Amino acid sequence: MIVTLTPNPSLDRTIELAEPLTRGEVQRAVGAHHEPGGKGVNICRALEASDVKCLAILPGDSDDPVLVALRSQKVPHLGLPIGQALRSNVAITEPDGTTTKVNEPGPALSPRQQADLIELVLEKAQGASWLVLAGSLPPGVPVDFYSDIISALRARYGSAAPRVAVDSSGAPLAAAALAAPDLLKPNAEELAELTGFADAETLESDPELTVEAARTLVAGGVVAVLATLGSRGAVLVTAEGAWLAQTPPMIAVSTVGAGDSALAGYLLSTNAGASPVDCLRQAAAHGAAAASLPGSTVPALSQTDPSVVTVTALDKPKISTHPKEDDQ
Ligand SMILES: O=P(O)(O)OC[C@@]1(O)O[C@H](CO)[C@@H](O)[C@@H]1O
Repeated sequence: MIVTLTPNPSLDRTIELAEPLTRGEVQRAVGAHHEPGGKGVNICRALEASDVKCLAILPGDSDDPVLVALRSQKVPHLGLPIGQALRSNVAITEPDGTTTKVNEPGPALSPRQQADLIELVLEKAQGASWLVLAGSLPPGVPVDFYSDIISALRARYGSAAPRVAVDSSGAPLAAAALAAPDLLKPNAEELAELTGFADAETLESDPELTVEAARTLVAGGVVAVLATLGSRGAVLVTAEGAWLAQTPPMIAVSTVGAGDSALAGYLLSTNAGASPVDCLRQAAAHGAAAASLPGSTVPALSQTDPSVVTVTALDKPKISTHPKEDDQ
């Protein structure tokens, strides 16, 4: 079982344009999608689509559109009633694959609601293989929310605590990185902000530099860093090595949730006992499959093709082109 916490879930609205977005103009959409969203919600949707047991924990009343949609999609979830509507985030996709996203701040959570959410997570995480702490924090929630959960989890369950993955941004990500999580999943922008190594564009185009940046996090106690680099693929850095995964060029349909799907691919592979290289390969395959689908649609394992992913060891010679080859 994998448990995810999404403190700031959303109803994701994706609007498809058949022409480039023009600021200040009225444009007609050719398509629209609504999905229950927020990073941990997407990860659970992707895991469940592949028959991997997951529980999505989130704030939200049972009649909120996000929870209604989760129920109708049969995604196992637990909502903590907050008496307020969840946010709605908008993505606009263009024919060349460009996605523009506007996210609301979300409803504030009171200290009581925060404490209840933490208790729910600690309770449900018992016996889980992974706890994923995902997304931004809503107003009123302190930046050390995630790092406090990691400490509380380890204090409560000791060596039996689930492994913890963090997929966030800004100050909450920086605080969580100091709590020695088992996995961090930044994109280039988040890694750039977290490490101050270079700007996002430079990191995306220079995997070696991405590795150097991620290594500073591993040196600080993070067990593994899975950095997603958009169309440039993904990089995995652990104390044992660093690898780059690349997928064949494609025009994305919508990149919303592609990073979440990549993380789901990585997690389901670790659950199946795969090697780090194969976990990375599956992460890249999941990310690419998600980008080929509209809105924040998540792929099932059967919709991904890890055989087309090229994995290269960045600190050793090239090790494998196809999953069947030995990639140790
Ligand atoms: O505002 P946050 O919490 O950082 O991100 C929220 C969000 O953009 O992340 C998901 C895609 O990763 C979407 O489902 C959702 O709208």
